[in-house]
Amino acid sequence: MNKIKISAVAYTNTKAFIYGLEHSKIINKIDLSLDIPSDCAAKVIKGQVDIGLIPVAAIPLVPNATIVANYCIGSDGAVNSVFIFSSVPVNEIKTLKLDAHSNTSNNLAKVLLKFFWKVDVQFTTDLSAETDAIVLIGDRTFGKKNEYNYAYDLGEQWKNFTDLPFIYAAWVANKEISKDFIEEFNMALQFGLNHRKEVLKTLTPTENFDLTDYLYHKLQFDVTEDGRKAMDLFLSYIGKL
Ligand SMILES: C=C(O[C@@H]1C=C(C(=O)O)C=C[C@H]1O)C(=O)O
Repeated sequence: MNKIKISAVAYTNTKAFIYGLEHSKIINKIDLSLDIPSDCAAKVIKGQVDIGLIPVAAIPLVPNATIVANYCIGSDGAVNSVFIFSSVPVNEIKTLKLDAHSNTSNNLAKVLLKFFWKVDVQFTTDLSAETDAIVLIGDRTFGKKNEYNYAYDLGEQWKNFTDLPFIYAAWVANKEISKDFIEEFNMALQFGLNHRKEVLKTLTPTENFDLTDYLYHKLQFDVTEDGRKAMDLFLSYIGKL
């Protein structure tokens, strides 16, 4: 049988999912690669893999995109790993460097700056550019909040803006996947979430960052009705950028 190719995010936010896949029989039916989020998206878009945990901002670019799991990377308010770090207050930001790992959070920053904070900002992807602020996501943000004058948690700010939770990444397929596989896949992901205690034991403690709080409270893993509503709203704002 051909294995289903899967690309998942290589960050701590996905460790419980990986644990679940690796501790279930489904591991024998899949080819699993761990990538930065923007590469997960590129692999699903190009058809190099069948399923990916991809940034929701990239979903419109995936041919025949279907969300195949009831689980995601989301938050209801602060997420503690998606930030605008800035040297000036948000209303004074003139230039901002985007994060090359990200699709969703770069767009979330743009949406919030334009429609919530209503500031006109120039964006760059040039790594050597000196800017007032940067977008940074994932493990590279852990414990870094105090290193900047201002840290805006984008999950928290989205909630202030819309009163909705937010979904950063979802499991998306680019082709039809059998019902049986989807069922087994969901069970493996749920198994991982149920074993977050074990997952935490495998993680290296990070200074100034509460991994337990992150995996149990900040991250929300269920695709809820409000989460879907937020996803649609977010994609419609991207269309208006
Ligand atoms: C919460 C996070 O969600 C992520 C943010 C993504 C993005 O900005 O494109 C993509 C996948 C997720 O890993 C995070 O990485 O900190």
